Amino acid sequence: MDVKKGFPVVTEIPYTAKLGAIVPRRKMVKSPVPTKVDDAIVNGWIEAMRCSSPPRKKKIGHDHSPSNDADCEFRSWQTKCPSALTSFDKIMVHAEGRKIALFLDYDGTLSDIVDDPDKAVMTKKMRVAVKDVAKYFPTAIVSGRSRDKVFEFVKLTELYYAGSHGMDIMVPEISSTNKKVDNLFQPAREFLPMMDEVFRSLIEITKGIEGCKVENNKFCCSVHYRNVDEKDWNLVVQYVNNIAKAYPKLRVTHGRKVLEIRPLIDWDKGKAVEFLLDSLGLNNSENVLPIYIGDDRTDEDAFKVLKKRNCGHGILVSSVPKETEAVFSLKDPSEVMAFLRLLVRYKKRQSLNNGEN
Ligand SMILES: O=P(O)(O)OC[C@H]1O[C@H](O[C@H]2O[C@H](CO)[C@@H](O)[C@H](O)[C@H]2O)[C@H](O)[C@@H](O)[C@@H]1O
Repeated sequence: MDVKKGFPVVTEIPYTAKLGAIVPRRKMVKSPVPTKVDDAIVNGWIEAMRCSSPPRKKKIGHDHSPSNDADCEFRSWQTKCPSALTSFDKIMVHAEGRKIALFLDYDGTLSDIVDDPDKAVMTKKMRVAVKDVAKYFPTAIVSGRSRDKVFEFVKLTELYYAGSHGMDIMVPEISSTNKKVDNLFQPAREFLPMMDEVFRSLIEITKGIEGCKVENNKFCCSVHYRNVDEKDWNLVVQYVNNIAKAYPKLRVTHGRKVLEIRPLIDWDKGKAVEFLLDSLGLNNSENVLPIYIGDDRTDEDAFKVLKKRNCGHGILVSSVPKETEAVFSLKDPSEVMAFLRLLVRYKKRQSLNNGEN
């Protein structure tokens, strides 16, 4: 084991090495040996992984074909979680006399889910839609990606950004000398060296698994298994579990074909939304209506917060029925764009009616 700048780095890990023996760890930390609890964790995770990011719908067949059955199921689910497009007027009734604050997740919400996370670009049309909506409503991006990376995709300076699942928030402020200053909020700042260490270990440990990709999201390491053969998923899970065991101050969460290791702190996208509402002076539920749009499990924390505060609406982006705390749904990013455009049209009409320019 190499020790650079005080952090252990795993140099050679044979792919066939015994799982319990290959955990990269700080010196003096005992090597975790797989236990029955590990087996249960691994099996539970693999089950969850099979359900994550369900396969695209098959579009063949007549009555009772898989596509029709899936459509029926979806329509029935929509009675519980109606489309935000068809419910738009209802949503606007709630917005009457209140300022809308918009929170947008990135992957799967503003960009389509693609095989290569580095290629999840946003279309120009979507960028225009987000830019337009941000002219009328305070708009924040709340993403699992690092703040820098999500900004590289979105490229709009007029928005607020919360990266690493809300653990890296930038709120621009106007200083007493009338200058715009960037205010950073990073509740897991002290974890940075540890996250860096974990990232390097994950890269090393997974390099023999074809298709596995480890992404450094600053306060979160994402291990993508979208392109990993299902027969190798248990390896991904065991490696990630072993690392998590060696770092009790970190925890593992699941996303769409991704396992993520992040600090075990009481902070998530929901807390980030509350923080942004407070920081932007938008915490009065009497006159503010927050709307959060997201597609992933991590977005559920934000939906829960809005539900608990009994203010605002969670909108789940999904083309299949899912358990959710959201109250409305949109099928995919193209419907998200349509919703953003409706918001702009609504605001323009309202301004016209009020005789504003
Ligand atoms: O909170 P988000 O903005 O939705 O970020 C969540 C994760 O999104 C990205 O991964 C997901 O999208 C990829 C591109 O479409 C896809 O290949 C991957 O399977 C999905 O999990 C991103 O790469 C992760 O770092 C984010 O945590």
